[in-house]
Amino acid sequence: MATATGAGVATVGDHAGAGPTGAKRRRVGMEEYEETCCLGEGSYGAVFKARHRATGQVVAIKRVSPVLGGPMAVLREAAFLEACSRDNPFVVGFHGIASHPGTNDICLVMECGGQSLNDILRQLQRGPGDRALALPEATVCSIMWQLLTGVKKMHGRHIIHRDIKPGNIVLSSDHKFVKICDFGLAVHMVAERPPYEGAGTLRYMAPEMVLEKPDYDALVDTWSLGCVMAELISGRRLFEGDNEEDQLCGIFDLLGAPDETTWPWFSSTDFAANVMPGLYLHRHNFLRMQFPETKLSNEGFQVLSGLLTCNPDKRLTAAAALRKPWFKKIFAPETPKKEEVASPVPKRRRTCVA
Ligand SMILES: Nc1ncnc2c1ncn2[C@@H]1O[C@H](COP(=O)(O)OP(=O)(O)OP(=O)(O)O)[C@@H](O)[C@H]1O
Repeated sequence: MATATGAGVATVGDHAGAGPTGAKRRRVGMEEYEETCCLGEGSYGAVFKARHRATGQVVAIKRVSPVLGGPMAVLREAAFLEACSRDNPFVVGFHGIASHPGTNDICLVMECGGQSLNDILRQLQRGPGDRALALPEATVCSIMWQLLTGVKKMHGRHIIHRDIKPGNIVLSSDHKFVKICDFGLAVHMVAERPPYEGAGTLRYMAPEMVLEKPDYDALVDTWSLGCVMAELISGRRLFEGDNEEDQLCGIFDLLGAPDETTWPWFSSTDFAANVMPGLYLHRHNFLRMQFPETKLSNEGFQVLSGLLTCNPDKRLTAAAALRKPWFKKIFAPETPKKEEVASPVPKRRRTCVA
């Protein structure tokens, strides 16, 4: 269990070893930081901006009450963040874990990003009849290249994020890059075998996860990236389901209901056998009508439709999406220089462990 020492310095006791990712966790002393403002609130706690007193380095600290999330959940998230952010400029950097003096909240210290894509999209929100782009196609292409590159690396380490959405993507502090955050629902596909439970945010959830397929895989993340891409282009959320059935109807209304040839596994589901016969669902895919050439080039649409494919066996992987001509036609953006990637904690912080 995580405990605070008299000096407010964290010890992480039994859980300080390797997590499901094999990553070792760093411990930091919370008294070294001064919290400045709240960056956002999630279901398990709040994320604060803080400044390292000695170096001035600005960080983000996710504080979770042991009552709400439990120390194991935060330690697990920390292990995934550490594993995924290593050599990955498109994931927020990991600095360490600590317990908060006084409250005993568990703290995850990480690189501080700027606004989330959700904040930016809400600022750009347009009226229902407006057909203009929310963001220029070149900007969407650059953001998607960064996200797919970050996710490809993550998947190469056998980790699925399971909650990719605009609220979990933040700008880097210099506003040049985007970075994925919130690894609270991540899973390691080798260390943790299926069956997997459904996890994440319904409106960005892949149809196989909504249908409770127990052995879903990393393709659930590329579906979510398709939803993010659609939202960046139109400024509006693509699917707005209020419950599982509603969400599936929204997906099939837009992309056409699957059949035996397009998605064989689907016909074995309870939804296909018992729910679908009572609904009117067409088979036609209307995605191009929603994203006509005035909004998105053919090359861009190839990526969007490849990510938003109901059958995961036919969906684009992150690596395959990156090979599409869209990313060659519209420049491949520069990657951050080494010094722009989150710097690790100053070495002396390691000595703060009680
Ligand atoms: N490293 C960071 N830099 C800047 N902002 C961040 C950072 N991490 C998280 N945030 C902001 O704080 C918000 C809440 O954080 P987070 O998503 O990790 O909490 P959560 O409890 O897991 O939330 P949720 O229930 O939405 O999944 C995010 O939506 C994001 O806007």
